[in-house]
Amino acid sequence: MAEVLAPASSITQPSAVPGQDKKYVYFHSGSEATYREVSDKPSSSFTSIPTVDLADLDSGSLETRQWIAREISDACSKCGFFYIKNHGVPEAVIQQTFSLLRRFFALDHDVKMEAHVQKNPAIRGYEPMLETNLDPRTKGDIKEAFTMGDCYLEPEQDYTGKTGAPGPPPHVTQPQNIWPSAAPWWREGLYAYYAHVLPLSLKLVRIFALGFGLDENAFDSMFRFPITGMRPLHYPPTPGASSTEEGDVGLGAHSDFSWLTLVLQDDVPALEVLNQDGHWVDAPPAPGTFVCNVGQYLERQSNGRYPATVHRVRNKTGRERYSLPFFLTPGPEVDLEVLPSCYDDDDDQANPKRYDTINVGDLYIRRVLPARKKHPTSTRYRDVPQGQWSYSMLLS
Ligand SMILES: O=C(O)CCC(=O)C(=O)O
Ligand SMILES: [Fe+2]
Repeated sequence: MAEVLAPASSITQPSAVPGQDKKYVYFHSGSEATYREVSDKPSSSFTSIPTVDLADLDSGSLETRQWIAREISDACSKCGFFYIKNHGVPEAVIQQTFSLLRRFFALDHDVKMEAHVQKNPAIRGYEPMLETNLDPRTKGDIKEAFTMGDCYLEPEQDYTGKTGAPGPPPHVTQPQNIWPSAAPWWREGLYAYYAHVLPLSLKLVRIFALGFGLDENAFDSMFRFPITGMRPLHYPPTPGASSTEEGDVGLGAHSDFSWLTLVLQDDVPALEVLNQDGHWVDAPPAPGTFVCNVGQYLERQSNGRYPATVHRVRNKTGRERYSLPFFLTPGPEVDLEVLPSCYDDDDDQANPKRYDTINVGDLYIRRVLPARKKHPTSTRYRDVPQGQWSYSMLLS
């Protein structure tokens, strides 16, 4: 999921490095603000985002599925981003979902605030305009959002059916999601979309396994009951977005704190992706597609072969923009290891292993709480050393 709200003072200033005449872009990745130099030469990195056709995703031919896997693997290595088309989510479902988003964000402020993110320990719910600030040089992210995700208790998600567990984990005392009572159609409508996007993302997990030269089901156990986040977004027009790098921003530059993200965007262009040379590349809407991108967990598992590419949203169009990212992350119980095929074990250290094995839930809590310093779950555990934090802090 998008993060992280480091204070402006934590940004490494360009003056701290040689070449002060150079241009830099700033972004958040991991839990720190950092920067990248902008090359003034024509870009040698990607300048557009490839599209992968999933029409044959369910083909009975392993070779055909491996072909798709190779295309995705190439796109992830080069860009960390790709579009998918012919993904199987019906157009009617997508149109209904955008109508739902417009209807929800048009509700009275008070109705939405009943489900404010501060009222839920798992940091789910409604976030009004300017509540996050991914780029601390700006006044805040000019967007409103609502987050829901995996939940052990909500019947729509069938935790026991999917996992075979006799019941939810004993320490779970309340649903991880929060919903506005005056709009029952919101929960219903979001779950109608969730029922399509979650299975699609799990099919992609299998294709990714193939892309690493593994059995198709090699990652299945990581995603038995994954951490998910679905985050409808509304970006009003921000005419000040075009003037300077530091102008208004819908969502400041960041890399995603997920394994894989699938974004449904409406027809208003605003998403921009940072290439290796520090140039912003547009990711405009393309009818019938999702934009997919690698998140920090997959970057780690692939030893950096697939980068969690930095991106941002600037709505310069004069129109309202709606989008719907879906974030997929392995289950919190999973220990995430770098894939052996992604590093060399020999002595020359040309491609060494860059990351230790880490528990998914441990990394999650260490990223999420510092990003939400004012949230009640963060303040509640303010005096507990980070080494003692656990994922279960989000659950009760
Ligand atoms: O709105 C979009 O197109 C992208 C949103 C995004 O990057 C995020 O929520 O992490
Ligand atoms: Fe993102």
